[in-house]
This record gives sequence, structure tokens and C-alpha cells, in this order.
Amino acid sequence: MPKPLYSNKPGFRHDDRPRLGVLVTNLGTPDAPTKAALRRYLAEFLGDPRVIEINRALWWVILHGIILRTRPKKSAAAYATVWTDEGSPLLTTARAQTEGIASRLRERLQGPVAVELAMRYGNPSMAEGLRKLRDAGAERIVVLPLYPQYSGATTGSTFDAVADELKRWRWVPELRFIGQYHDDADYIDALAASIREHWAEHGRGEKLLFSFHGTPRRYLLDGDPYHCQCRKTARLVAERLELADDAWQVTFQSRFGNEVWLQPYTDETVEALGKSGLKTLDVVCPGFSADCLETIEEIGGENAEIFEEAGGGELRYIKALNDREDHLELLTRLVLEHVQGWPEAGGPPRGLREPEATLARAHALGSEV
Ligand SMILES: C=CC1=C(C)c2cc3[nH]c(cc4nc(cc5[nH]c(cc1n2)c(C)c5CCC(=O)O)C(CCC(=O)O)=C4C)c(C)c3C=C
Ligand SMILES: [Fe+2]
Ligand SMILES: [Fe+2]
Repeated sequence: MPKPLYSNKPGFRHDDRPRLGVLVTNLGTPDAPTKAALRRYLAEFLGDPRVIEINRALWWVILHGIILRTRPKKSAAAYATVWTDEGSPLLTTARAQTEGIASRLRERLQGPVAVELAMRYGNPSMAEGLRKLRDAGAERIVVLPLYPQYSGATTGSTFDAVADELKRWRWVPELRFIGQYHDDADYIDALAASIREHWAEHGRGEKLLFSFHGTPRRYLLDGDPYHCQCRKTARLVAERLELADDAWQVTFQSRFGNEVWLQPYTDETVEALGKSGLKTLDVVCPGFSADCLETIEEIGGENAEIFEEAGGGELRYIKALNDREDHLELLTRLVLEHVQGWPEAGGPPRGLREPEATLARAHALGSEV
């Protein structure tokens, strides 16, 4: 028999099966710090039209003809420097974050809830995560992309991947999608607290740099809110810390390709600050909900070196919120807010509650969902 085009796992409802599902997502990371794994990962990532917005045919030639022949080896070497016994830091932390959110949700909702982790690129895949939720019985799904600031290239692309999977399902679940939380008061507080803790341990640096992952500047000019949301996050944290205007600055890192990206660039700024003779530079990366290659290696490694070589003192990288208590609390709260009105979150029950005997009979006849 051919596989049906649209399918849902057949099965009967039992009241102890969760009807609420949560999909926690992040960007994704290669399966291993090897050339072959990097080629697979980069082909999927850089083949996404939301990430590289240029003519598809032309880009395909550049990607497969040049980039995938050279970059995997270089990137694999960089990944090898951050890899741990548990694997890629982004994935290890994402697992801890997912577990932390799941246990908090079960406690708050006092009922079953299915929570899965999925990565936009690589593994565990978006399709796998959504299917696990479906098979667990989730009829209502909330998607939490771990990107505080919305960009079409990240959050928007996560939506595409959800839609690509769901459009193959016969029974599409009810859906909520968390688009951003860049100015959420608890997020700002958590960032401010993490910076204060860093200062308590290492002393206050002469300057605080907020470094966000960049995007091509063109995306901003075409209406992407990412740049403004990054700037607002930084401003709110600076206000919370009562910083003087010249004590902090926003920059954009991880430039890729030859196009103009969001400016000022992190590496150029760090170099200029080093040349100016700054002794201590604190760098925080609020756009990364988990430490990863771009924070550990690019900021903590590469940029620290640039700073020192330019004549600066010490660059101190302030860790991402990762699985901090206040971070997991705020993410759990965001999910709870987005499921308001659904029965699992105290909304009105859907449909009539039928006696057990009626349900059992209906199950036996195979007619009950
Ligand atoms: C947090 C927001 C991110 C935005 C916005 C973003 C845009 C973006 N990225 C690339 C190219 C690469 N990014 C790479 C790694 C990477 N990027 C993000 C986040 C954002 N990217 C994260 C969290 C990571 C690290 C993942 C990890 O495994 O640790 C890479 C891979 C590494 C490398 O080869 O340099 C590339 C490539 C583009 C083109 C882009 C454009 C909008
Ligand atoms: Fe990136
Ligand atoms: Fe990088």
C-alpha cells in the first residue's frame, strides 16, 4: 500500500495523554566537528532562502561550487575547539533548557504536557520533534524559538520549517508561535543579573559591549525588525544597570560573505578599543540564548585575541543565560502566557466531558478521538 500523503498516527484518546505540546527550538549545530558533518549542516543552513536572500540559481552555484568545498574544513576546526564530551555546547544546553522548561510546565499546569526539542538545521530535526509531539497526543502546540530578537532569517525560518512539516499532516494541530521576547521585563532582568554577577566576581570592566549576531544590512532596509530589537534589548539592559551613555555600546558579529552587514562590526570595534588602550572590556551576547561557537570561540577566543594584539588588556566574555534559573523561569512564563485560553492553561474546557463508560465503548468501536 502506498504511504498516505496526509497522515496522523491512528490511535485513541486517553485522558492521561497530553493534549498540549511544546516545541522548543534553536538554530542547530553539526552532528560532529568533522568536515563531512559540517558539509551536511552548512548545506542545509546556507541553502535556506531565508538565510541567504539572493537569486537561488546563482547562490546554488556559489554554495556548492565554492563554499561547501572550502568552509567545512575551516568550520570543523573551529567547532573542534568548543566540542565537549557531551557534544556541541548549543545542543547540550538546549537539552538542559528543554528539560528545565518541561519540569516547570508540568508543575505549573498540574497535568501532562509533551515537550520536545527541535533544531532548525541538523538534529533533532523539526519534523522529528513535531511528530513526537503528535504521537504523544498533542492537539495543541506552542512553538518557542529560542531567539529573543525576531529575524526573518532565524524566527521566520523556524516558522517555515514548522509549516513545511504541518502541511503534510491530515490533522493540523492548533498552533501558537512565540515570535520574540526582546523587551520582556524578566529577560532584561535576567541579563542585568548575569552582568551584575560577572562584575561581582571579576570587577566592573571599563566598557560593556553588547555583541549581537549580524545579518546583511539589506534585510534591515527591507523591513526586518531584528536590528531595532537588538538595539532595544541593549538599551533596556543599560538602563536597568544605570550605565552612563559612554559605558556601553552595541556591535554586530559573525559577518559572512562580502555584503555589508549590520554595523558597527564587533571585531573592528574590539580592535579600536584595544588600540585606545582599554584595560578591561566586558562583552555580553544577549541574542544567543545558549553559548555556542559564535560566543565561546568567536568572542571568548578570536575577539579576545584581537583585543590583546591591538594593545588592549583583558576581554571578559559574560556567559549566555543558558540554563540559569531566571532564564528557565522566564521561558516557562512565556509559554504559559501563549497558551492562555487553552483548556490546559485553565481556559474553558472544550466539548462535553463524557462518562468513562461511554468513552470506553466508543474506543472499542474505534470512533473516538
Ligand atoms: C542568533 C541569531 C542568528 C542570526 C541572526 C544568524 C544569521 C546568520 N548566520 C549566518 C551564517 C552562519 N552562522 C553560523 C553559526 C551560528 N549562527 C547563530 C545564530 C544566528 N545566525 C548561531 C547560534 C550559530 C552557532 C551554532 C553552533 O553550532 O554553535 C554559521 C556556522 C559556523 C560557521 O561556519 O561560521 C554560519 C555559516 C548567516 C549567513 C546569517 C544571515 C542572516
Ligand atoms: Fe549565524
Ligand atoms: Fe563565527
